[in-house]
Amino acid sequence: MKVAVLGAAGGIGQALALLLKTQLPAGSQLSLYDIAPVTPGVAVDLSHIPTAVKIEGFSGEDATPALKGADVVLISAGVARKPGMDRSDLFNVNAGIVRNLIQQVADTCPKALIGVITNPVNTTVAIAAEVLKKAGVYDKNRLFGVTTLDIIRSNTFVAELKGKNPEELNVPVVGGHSGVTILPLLSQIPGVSFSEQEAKDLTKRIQNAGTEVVEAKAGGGSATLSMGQAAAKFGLALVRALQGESNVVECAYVEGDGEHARFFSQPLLLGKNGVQERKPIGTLSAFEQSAMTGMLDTLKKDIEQGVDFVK
Ligand SMILES: NC(=O)C1=CN([C@@H]2O[C@H](COP(=O)(O)OP(=O)(O)OC[C@H]3O[C@@H](n4cnc5c(N)ncnc54)[C@H](O)[C@@H]3O)[C@@H](O)[C@H]2O)C=CC1
Ligand SMILES: O=C([O-])CC(=O)C(=O)O
Repeated sequence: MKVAVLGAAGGIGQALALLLKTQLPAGSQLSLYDIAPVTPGVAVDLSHIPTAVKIEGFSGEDATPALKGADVVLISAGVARKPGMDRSDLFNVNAGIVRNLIQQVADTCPKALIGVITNPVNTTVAIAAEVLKKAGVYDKNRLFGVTTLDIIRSNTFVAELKGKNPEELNVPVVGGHSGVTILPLLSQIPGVSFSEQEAKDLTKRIQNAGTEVVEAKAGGGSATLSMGQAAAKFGLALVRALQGESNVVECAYVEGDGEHARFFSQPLLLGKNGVQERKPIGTLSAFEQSAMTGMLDTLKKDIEQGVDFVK
């Protein structure tokens, strides 16, 4: 099993690489790539950790050596937010970076499962899909926008509010990954209930959690360590599914049947070919239903922007 991390010298990339070096199954290969010249050194640093995971690092313009034979590709290359910016403000720089890297994935490891972390995820996943389509290798079951951070934040915040063990919670979060498009389904948590006000306030906190970190870091970037953890959780789930483990279910932003929007985050049963089954999002509360209706225009515009970029 080979996992490639693109953007591996960055805040997320280094945290993710550390977690993968210590948690990938024995015998796996971990391949790091970033334009930053430090990247081979990051790999040498991690290589001294005594696990049976072989690690290599590559830098420069060409990601091909890192991508050769990759089964899973996780992409966090790009710029991060500063206070006062929206995720959509990252489009100008990150759209081109994602287009370029996905083109290299299409050329080198077209069958890999791809997890896009780079923001704005609502749009960069649409860019990735269109680039893969143009290259004739698009499989909607193999391309994911990584929204796992929204789930782990929801688990943490719900546990804090309700005195639960966060590790026993698994809050489904559907929609997209920015502002109003992030919709935690708080009504579906077994054994936990919320007043209308609690549900409203908590939903808002989850939607603004990225901004909470951006402001706290005061110009020093956005979430990197919690995102490293989230990306590792998602990447390891892909690996487990590829290895034939059953009942691997994670939420992610994928192309579905278009019932709500062309791309939509929902619970997915993962298998050897990526998405094995798109699970229904279940019954929504009146509040969630109205939040869902309210988000769709924004989400569809975000997607359209990505499609237009590649046209
Ligand atoms: N999906 C999600 O939930 C989250 C997404 N993000 C996004 O992840 C991205 C990365 O964030 P950080 O790691 O904090 O940023 P960072 O600035 O620490 O790292 C980004 C890395 O990308 C590299 N890079 C830039 N252009 C590249 C290229 N063309 N090819 C290869 N590498 C390139 C840089 O050299 C740098 O090492 C941002 O777009 C951020 O908004 C951040 C948090 C959560
Ligand atoms: O908010 C940001 O810019 C980074 C991000 O996506 C998150 O933390 O959820």
